[in-house]
Amino acid sequence: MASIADYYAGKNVLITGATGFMGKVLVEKLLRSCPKVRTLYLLVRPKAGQSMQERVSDMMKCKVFDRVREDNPDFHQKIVPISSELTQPALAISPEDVERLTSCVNIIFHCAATIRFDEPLKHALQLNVIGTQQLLNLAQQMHHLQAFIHISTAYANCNRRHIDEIIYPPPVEPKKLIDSLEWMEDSIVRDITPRLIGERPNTYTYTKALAECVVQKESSKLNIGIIRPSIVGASWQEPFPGWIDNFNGPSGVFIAAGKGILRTMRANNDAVADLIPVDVVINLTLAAGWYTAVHRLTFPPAALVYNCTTGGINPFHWGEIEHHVMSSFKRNPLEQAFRRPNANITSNYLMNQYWILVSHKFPALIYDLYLRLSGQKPQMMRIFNRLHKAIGLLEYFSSQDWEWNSENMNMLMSHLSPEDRKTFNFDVRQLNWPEYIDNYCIGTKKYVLNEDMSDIPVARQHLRKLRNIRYTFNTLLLVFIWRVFIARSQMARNIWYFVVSLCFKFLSYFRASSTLTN
Ligand SMILES: CCCCCCCCCCCCCCCCCC(=O)SCCNC(=O)CCNC(=O)[C@H](O)C(C)(C)COP(=O)(O)OP(=O)(O)OC[C@H]1O[C@@H](n2cnc3c(N)ncnc32)[C@H](O)[C@@H]1OP(=O)(O)O
Ligand SMILES: NC(=O)C1=CN([C@@H]2O[C@H](COP(=O)(O)OP(=O)(O)OC[C@H]3O[C@@H](n4cnc5c(N)ncnc54)[C@H](OP(=O)(O)O)[C@@H]3O)[C@@H](O)[C@H]2O)C=CC1
Repeated sequence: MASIADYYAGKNVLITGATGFMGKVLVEKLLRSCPKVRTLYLLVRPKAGQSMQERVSDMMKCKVFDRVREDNPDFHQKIVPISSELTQPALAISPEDVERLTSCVNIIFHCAATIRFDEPLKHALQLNVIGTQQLLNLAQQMHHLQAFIHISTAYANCNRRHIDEIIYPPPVEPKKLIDSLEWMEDSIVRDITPRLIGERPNTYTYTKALAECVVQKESSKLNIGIIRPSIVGASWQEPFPGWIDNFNGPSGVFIAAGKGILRTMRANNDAVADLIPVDVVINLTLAAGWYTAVHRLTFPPAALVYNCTTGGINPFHWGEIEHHVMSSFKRNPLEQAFRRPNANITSNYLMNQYWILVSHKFPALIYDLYLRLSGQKPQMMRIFNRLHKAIGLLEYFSSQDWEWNSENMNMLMSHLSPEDRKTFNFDVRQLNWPEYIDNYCIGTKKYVLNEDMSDIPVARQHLRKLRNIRYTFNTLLLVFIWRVFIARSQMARNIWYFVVSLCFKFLSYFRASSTLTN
């Protein structure tokens, strides 16, 4: 049987979401580990005043392509951008491009989605569900299509505690929902959204569940694989350890904690932190593409679902994450930290609110006062408000446990040759969590914040300065509070004299006993 790289040789691949976090790693891995792949067609939209060609050229300059660039400086010749807006009718692809794609594409990887947790339902539905349906319609016109791989999320069914590798009945028939929302005003949709999404925490997980259902409906006509990654984090090994380019999910939390801004967050210390490195997800995705195309053996045909998670295989917990993140940022501090990194997680709501007040709001107020007095614009309170909004949306995922069955991941691994298992490694049993988290934190510093590693001694010096400021501040505060008490209360004075006399007694006792022993 052909190896994975042999299978992709000479194939034309269509990718949506290639400019995103996972899309870039997918494009890079295909070019590097399947160098004989013929063409990668990337569906890209123009954005922020840039044409799609400009966006793709910029993307190819990205550091993540350094290794591919070394191996093959002309790798861009294999990339063909196609202008497409997934929320538009027929994906806004020109008739010439449709002709081209339908005549030659062999595999589709559908990564594009809105992953925002606060996306209005109509827009999330438009992109995640209707966009997927339109792509499936296009796929059906393709004469040589061998596999359609849809990237979903392990949290599509987060209303359940145990999640099997099956597609669960949708919360509502997608077509009915699309038809009814079409005529509704945005304000009405906003009002009924909580009722519609029910036990799910946001429109993202809700629309991803509906998208799976839309995909399943086409499984009698297409070879379909569905990948459900859990919380996708920085890369483990490839193209280099710790690569990450965004603030999504835990990355933003790690950075905020490393900068000393985030001090408290609601999370369960003992709950499994189901992080999965991005290169593991991409290796599994490429292997699933190969398997879906080569082994279409199920009858009746059904989409094969792969829960791509770590919790059941190599569990690690939020409490351990907290410990390793803090330790990593103390060894390799971020530049210009606001305070020394010292974040704690708690599952207690009241305790969290107390720490928010004491460790977030109070220092922010003092700092903003300082900025105001020195003629600058106050900004810390604004930053904290945004941070609270972001972590408020994430807490649902860090406060509870899920159990995913990942038999199909094991089954797929058993079908790989020893060579493919190395090249497309998704065996998370080998993942060393402390080392991974250390690289992850360094990755946020190098690739998200673009900080120089050679500046670490200066950053450490800055942390020492912050520690000294804290000691001085705490001492002054203590003295001040005590002075106020002593001045006002006879009882405080009595306690004070008692403690001081006790100290003297101890001192004189130790001095006497040390004189005797000498
Ligand atoms: C140390 C101990 C810690 C231990 C405990 C750690 C616990 C971590 C828990 C993580 C759980 C993650 C669960 C994810 C599960 C689902 C996975 C998926 O399927 S799907 C994948 C998961 N999907 C997601 O994760 C999407 C979640 N994100 C969102 O939905 C939105 O970004 C938003 C609503 C949070 C903010 O909206 P909005 O106010 O409109 O703001 P914009 O978006 O326009 O960004 C504004 C600025 O803020 C920046 N920034 C962004 N996020 C964060 C952050 N978290 N933080 C900080 N900063 C953040 C952003 O870069 C930007 O900077 P700039 O360009 O202005 O300089
Ligand atoms: N990141 C994570 O933790 C997880 C992600 N997933 C899934 O993985 C997939 C990829 O996620 P990730 O890479 O993190 O997401 P990103 O937000 O980084 O990337 C999303 C991609 O979708 C594209 N896109 C968005 N809207 C449109 C549109 N209207 N038309 C065309 N393209 C569009 C974006 O293009 P543009 O650059 O133009 O905005 C971008 O390329 C998603 O399906 C997500 O649900 C699943 C589990 C976890």
